[in-house]
Amino acid sequence: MKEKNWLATVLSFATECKVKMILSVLCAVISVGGGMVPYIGVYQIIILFFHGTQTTSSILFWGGICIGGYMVKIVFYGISTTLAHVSAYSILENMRIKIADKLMKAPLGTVLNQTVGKLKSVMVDRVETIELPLAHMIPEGISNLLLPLAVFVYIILIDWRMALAAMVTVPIAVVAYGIMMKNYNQQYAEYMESSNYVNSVIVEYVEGIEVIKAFNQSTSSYQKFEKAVESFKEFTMNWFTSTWKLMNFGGAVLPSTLLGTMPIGMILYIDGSLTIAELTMCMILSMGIVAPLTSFTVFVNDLKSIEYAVKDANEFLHLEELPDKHKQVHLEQYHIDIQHVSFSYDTQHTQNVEKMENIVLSDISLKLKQGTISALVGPSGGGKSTVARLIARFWDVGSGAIKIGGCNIKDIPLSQLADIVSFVTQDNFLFNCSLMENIRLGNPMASDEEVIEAAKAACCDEFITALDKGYHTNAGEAGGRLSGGEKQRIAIARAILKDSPIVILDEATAFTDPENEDKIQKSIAALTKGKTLLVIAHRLSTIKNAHQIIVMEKGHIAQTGTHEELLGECVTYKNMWEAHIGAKKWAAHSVKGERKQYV
Ligand SMILES: Nc1ncnc2c1ncn2[C@@H]1O[C@H](COP(=O)(O)OP(=O)(O)OP(=O)(O)O)[C@@H](O)[C@H]1O
Repeated sequence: MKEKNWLATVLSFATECKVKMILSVLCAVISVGGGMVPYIGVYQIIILFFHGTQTTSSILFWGGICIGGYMVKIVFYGISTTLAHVSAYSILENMRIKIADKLMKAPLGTVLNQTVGKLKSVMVDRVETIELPLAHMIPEGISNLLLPLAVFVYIILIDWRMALAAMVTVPIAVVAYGIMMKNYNQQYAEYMESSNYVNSVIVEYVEGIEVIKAFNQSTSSYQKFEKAVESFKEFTMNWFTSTWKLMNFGGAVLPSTLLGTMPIGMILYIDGSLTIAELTMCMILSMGIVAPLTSFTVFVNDLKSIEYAVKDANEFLHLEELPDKHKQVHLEQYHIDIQHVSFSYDTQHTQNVEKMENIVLSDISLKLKQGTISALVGPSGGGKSTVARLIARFWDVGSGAIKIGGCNIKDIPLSQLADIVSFVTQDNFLFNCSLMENIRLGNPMASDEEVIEAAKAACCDEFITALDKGYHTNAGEAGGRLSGGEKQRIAIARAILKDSPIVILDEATAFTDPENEDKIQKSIAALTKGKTLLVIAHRLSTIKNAHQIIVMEKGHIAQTGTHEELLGECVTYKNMWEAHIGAKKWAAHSVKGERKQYV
């Protein structure tokens, strides 16, 4: 899809506030008109004085006109600014909502591949940079452009030669600004690159502070941070010093319109073609003509910052959405059929296996019967998590199909699929609300009693009630005090409450330590009773009794069978089992007591 230019993108978010924007422009124009009135009034007063016909009433009259005009200027400028701000914030709001909406509709995997720092930077900071210029461009931009134009026309009406004389400094300033702006686009691009780099280093430094401290890397990490900040400062200083002479020269010369109007005006006056009133007025007007243009140059920078912010936002605005269906599917069975699935993260749109690059899954076929337990095991990087993610449709399969109850998951609406499948991983995110609400996320309609029931089943009740505010403890406050295993059990309680017919546990027992393993096993048993369960586990003892164990290696299924069958037939599994038992015996020296398996 061809990307829209930045202005079209911004305007596409302005549909709701179009009328306000038009009114803002109109008010800005009226304000400029009002701003012209004092000039006319002053001119009339000058004429009165030079003709010797001034009277108190005529001066008061024109003085009143000047004040009236000025009031119109101020009032309409205020209205224009207010409308422009309202419009700018509405554009910002629409943009953020659209990005959030895209993140919901894009393949989850694509979203998870983005760093939090980048998402935050685009949705909060970059989008915010649009507001200021957008809100000020209409009222100030129009005033700064139209007012000098109107004044220029007014001088032409008095004497066109004086109008040209007022412009004498413009070509000089244009040359100075032209030289200054010669490499502007390239410099701005480098500035943005440098700014993005320093941002990413700062985010990395803050996000990774735990690892930095744990590995005593504070000195080297701080140096990297310091270097990035330093080089950004150097870049901006160099850019500034390379332009400030020309910028100041242009800024000084441009408003010095008297350089032209004074000598030319004198000649014309001596010549008799200009009256003293006209000469005085032209000089006053010419002084006000160029200053607004100077401030207009600031908008060049602002326009660039909008262009870059929109460019960054576009990256998310154009994320490809997962095709979704809206008609609910009636499913009677919840068995899973994986049929000849091949997949590559790098070439997700290719259905032709031969054209796929870096294939992660190659022609995988599997049947997970309803109400049974299947376990995926195998060496790291073999593709186990990828299979699980494809069932939950984090991504779409490359070739082949995944069916639930005989229906291709592409034909099941994403929201229905999310209801059918519970996906529990080791990343157990807790939202910044009470633990009660965190568990209720599994089923927003659940009563407090049902939430507590689920928490009890997941063996959470004991540690939650021990907290000062119990279930009403904020997860943010509690987060620091909860162990990995406790957070895991909260995630399991959520899934219990959700009560979906298919449960996928991806390394969900990774945080299990000998002391709470028993509790986690119990909570998982409660979660998975009678469900179609797929478990990915490195701890083979926990999946020993699964109905089928699938050994995956390098994107292929090496062997499928029960624990006993695989021990006899599959070398990889046998080796893994022996390694696991060895590790377990070693661990058993430190922890006594029997451990249960959840299958
Ligand atoms: N988001 C991703 N983008 C690109 N490649 C990925 C992504 N996630 C995984 N991979 C790659 O896909 C391959 C399979 O990864 P996957 O996580 O499915 O393996 P796994 O068997 O679950 O490994 P582990 O047991 O270590 O979790 C690996 O080579 C991995 O580098």
